[in-house]
Amino acid sequence: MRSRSTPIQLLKLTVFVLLAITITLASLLPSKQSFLLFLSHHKLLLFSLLWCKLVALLAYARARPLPVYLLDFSCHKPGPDSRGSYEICEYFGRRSCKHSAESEAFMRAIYRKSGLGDETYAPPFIFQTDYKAKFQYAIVEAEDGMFSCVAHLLAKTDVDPSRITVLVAACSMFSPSPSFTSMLVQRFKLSPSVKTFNFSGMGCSAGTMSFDLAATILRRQVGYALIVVTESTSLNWYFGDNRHMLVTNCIFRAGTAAALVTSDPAQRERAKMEVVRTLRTHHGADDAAYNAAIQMEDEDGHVGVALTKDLVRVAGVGLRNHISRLAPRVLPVSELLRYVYNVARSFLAGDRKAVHVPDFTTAFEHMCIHAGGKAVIDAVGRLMKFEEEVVEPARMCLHRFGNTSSSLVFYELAYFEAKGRIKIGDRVWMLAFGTGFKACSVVWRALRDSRIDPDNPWKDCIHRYPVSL
Ligand SMILES: CC(C)(COP(=O)(O)OP(=O)(O)OC[C@H]1O[C@@H](n2cnc3c(N)ncnc32)[C@H](O)[C@@H]1OP(=O)(O)O)[C@@H](O)C(=O)NCCC(=O)NCCSC(=O)CC(=O)O
Repeated sequence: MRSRSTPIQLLKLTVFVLLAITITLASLLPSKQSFLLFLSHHKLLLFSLLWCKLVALLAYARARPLPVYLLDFSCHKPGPDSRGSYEICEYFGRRSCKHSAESEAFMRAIYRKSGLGDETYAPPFIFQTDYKAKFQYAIVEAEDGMFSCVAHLLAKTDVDPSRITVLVAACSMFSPSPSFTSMLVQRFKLSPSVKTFNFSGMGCSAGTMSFDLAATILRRQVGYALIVVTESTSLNWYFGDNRHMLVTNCIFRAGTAAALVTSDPAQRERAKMEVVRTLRTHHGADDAAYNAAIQMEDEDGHVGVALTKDLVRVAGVGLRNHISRLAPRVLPVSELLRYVYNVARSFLAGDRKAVHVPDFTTAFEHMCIHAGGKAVIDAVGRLMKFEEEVVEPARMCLHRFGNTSSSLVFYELAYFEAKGRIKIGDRVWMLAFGTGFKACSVVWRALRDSRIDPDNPWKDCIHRYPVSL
């Protein structure tokens, strides 16, 4: 902050001094001519002030935040032999003999109501015969996803790995040593000067948060940031009978995405979108929010991620708080005025309970809403008063890929691209929630019309979507 605020303060100071001197002299001296005469007699003062202003202007121009672009992204699509259909998951549950008959019935019921289709992807250990979630399977799951989508991304952007200055890797539930960033540096032979950041335990908002971090760094210096977002379902499959943890087994699935963002102005022509703004809010000070989704041991010592029934309410409260901060920064003035007018009218009519929500479709043409579960999508749609078509991509993503955690918003962006819906100038809102409880937004502006890339994960099924649920 310091490097940016100093030139701005200097600039303000010189402008203020110049203005003050001009006003004082103009009021003291009898005429315009005598004012000009005075200036011509005090050239040194005039030039030194103008010089200060010029220096401050130059320093400000240098410190001004750089635009940050999304050059491209890639989503991993596992092979057909990784398909995690209901039948496969149920068969796996039975073979493992780790769940009671009631738990099996519960999982069946949840699965049927979950909004997941039959084509999501399961982690590799599900297809083994020893029924054990081993470390090596978690590594295979991570490597498969990360290496394949980074390779696709580098190939399609034609960016040499040596140009990458920042690497952010995010995986909430698995944090091996050496870290994911080290695995990526090793595999793609990244430069020794690359700055690496490894997010773990940050939940499903880690993907959007990675953009926030990368953009914060790139706004200050020209560079390239590689963002890799994955989740480890292998070591987090729950083998017990706690219902809150069984829900996790039913909705989380394998998925990974990678994105390349840059502040290199030469890449603007090729870039897909530009970052308009990012916003992170953390609601963990509240006990209910903190405990809504939490990794823990059950009474028999089995570790799992418990999703409480309170999570949907917590997400609603968090979202309300989040949008109250986002709204003034993104909504058009007309919508803000309309919102203030409606609130004031209800207040004056004595209706204190009326809930007004600004119309965010006036700020964004497309929304990638974290599809954390059917009930989460329902809650966001209800709270934001969205038409069904606004939440359609989230529902379709949940149906096709399941909850892949923080990479979900990328799969959703790929859905928009596959449908060719994004046009140049359109604004896209990525909104994700994560354990903690956190909410994170990234607002983009499209720099070109979208098209379906050869590695788009929807490529061979988009004609079937949207499906009716
Ligand atoms: C689980 C659901 C698909 C169930 O669908 P429905 O709501 O239509 O079904 P329902 O209400 O009839 O519930 C069916 C049965 O499941 C039980 N049930 C529902 N949710 C439960 C939960 N979290 N824990 C324990 N039991 C639960 C109900 O009591 C009921 O039991 P009975 O029949 O005995 O009465 C849905 O509620 C849902 O999508 N929930 C949100 C999932 C979630 O938390 N996603 C966020 C993931 S975290 C995330 O994305 C962020 C991150 O990780 O960082």
